[in-house]
Amino acid sequence: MLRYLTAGESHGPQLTAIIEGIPAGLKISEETINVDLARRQGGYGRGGRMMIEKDQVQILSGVRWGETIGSPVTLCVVNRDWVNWQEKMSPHERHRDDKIRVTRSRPGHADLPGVMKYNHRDVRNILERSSARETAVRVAVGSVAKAFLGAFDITVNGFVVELGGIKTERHGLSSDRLRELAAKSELATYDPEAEERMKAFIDSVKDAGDTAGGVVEVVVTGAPVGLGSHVQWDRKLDARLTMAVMSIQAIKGVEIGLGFETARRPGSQVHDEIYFDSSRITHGEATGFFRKTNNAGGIEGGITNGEEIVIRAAMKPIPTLYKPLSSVDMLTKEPFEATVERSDVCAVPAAAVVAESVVAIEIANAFLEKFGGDSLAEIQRNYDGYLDYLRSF
Ligand SMILES: Cc1cc2nc3c(=O)[nH]c(=O)nc-3n(C[C@H](O)[C@H](O)[C@H](O)COP(=O)(O)O)c2cc1C
Ligand SMILES: C=C(O[C@@H]1CC(C(=O)O)=C[C@@H](OP(=O)(O)O)[C@H]1O)C(=O)O
Repeated sequence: MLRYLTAGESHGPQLTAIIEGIPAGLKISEETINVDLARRQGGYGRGGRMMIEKDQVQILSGVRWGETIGSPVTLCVVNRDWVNWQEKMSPHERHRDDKIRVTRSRPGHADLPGVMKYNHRDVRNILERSSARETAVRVAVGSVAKAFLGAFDITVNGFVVELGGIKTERHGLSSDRLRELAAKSELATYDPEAEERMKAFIDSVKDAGDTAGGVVEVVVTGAPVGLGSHVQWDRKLDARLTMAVMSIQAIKGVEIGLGFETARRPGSQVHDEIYFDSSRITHGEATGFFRKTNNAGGIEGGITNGEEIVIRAAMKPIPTLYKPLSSVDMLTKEPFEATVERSDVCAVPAAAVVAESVVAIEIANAFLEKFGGDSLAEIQRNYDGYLDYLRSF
């Protein structure tokens, strides 16, 4: 089983993750993880903070000479901005300064429910942890998960599929092409021309002092039939994936395959009919069973069916905008207009990278549950045995 926790505040010294359950013998490097960190940061539409940060991971445990050794893997991403916040974010009581308390809650943030729940009189005690800065280290964890999945030829790629009313569709792109398109750091879509129009839309929203949301899509290729299970609610892979994606800051809707569209169509136009062709096995497929459509998005009954897994998520517009929104001061109860000095205008491209990461973590977890072992070699033996069995099914 794979499990992980993250810790760290947005303007604290660093973000940390401890991952448990990564088998021994997996090659990982800081350089590879840094490529994903840069993709998340480079997303078009991000604000001033990204000028300050240049995220670099440090591997602090669980890896020796480029390979995992089976013990927990600790990853850390330092906050460069920390130098400007050392006293404001200090753990020491001597630095307490009530004059710098934040008492104005921003609509659309965890600020007001957070202070009420935790009995705080300083919104900073909430906003520091609710910030999507935390996603930097989740992307680092996802990068390790992708390295693990890559050893079994499973790829996970995230894209922006809708922004400002501009939509892009996949139209049968190969997994190699998907990887190539997803690697773009500014904005990864299925269609470079749409990308330019999306960027122009982000620019126009910025000029208007407003913010934008959008839809991201994650595609998993190469996952075998049989990950997840129908037998218990918390073992259903669709449920686990949607929870992981919904946990990303500002994600407000998640769907798998046709998702909400299934509710609008008759059954004959939803369910993917089943076919069999034994020659597929001689051509290198794991099974002769196949579908001509993939409306289910690769999961039926909480179990992967061997088709590509497709998950989409809706991101709301960034809640902090230059155009002020009305709010009320927590202490004086006076109304005020929430203004901002620095914020992202649109973080949908970054969210595509984060979604890719959390999906990779869940797929890696389900894979380990089914084929689990303590070393990569042991898992490979288990997987090969399963593939042999599938071919004869
Ligand atoms: C990559 C990323 C960057 C974000 N940047 C900002 C930002 O600059 N300003 C902001 O107000 N919200 C930003 N958000 C969204 C907030 O973190 C989020 O809306 C807030 O924590 C409330 O959580 P909820 O929207 O999930 O309810 C960002 C989200 C993501 C995923
Ligand atoms: C720091 C990151 O994103 C931050 C997410 C965020 C929020 O409220 O979620 C608010 C902004 O932070 P700040 O107020 O410090 O400028 C973003 O920059 C990051 O993604 O690395």
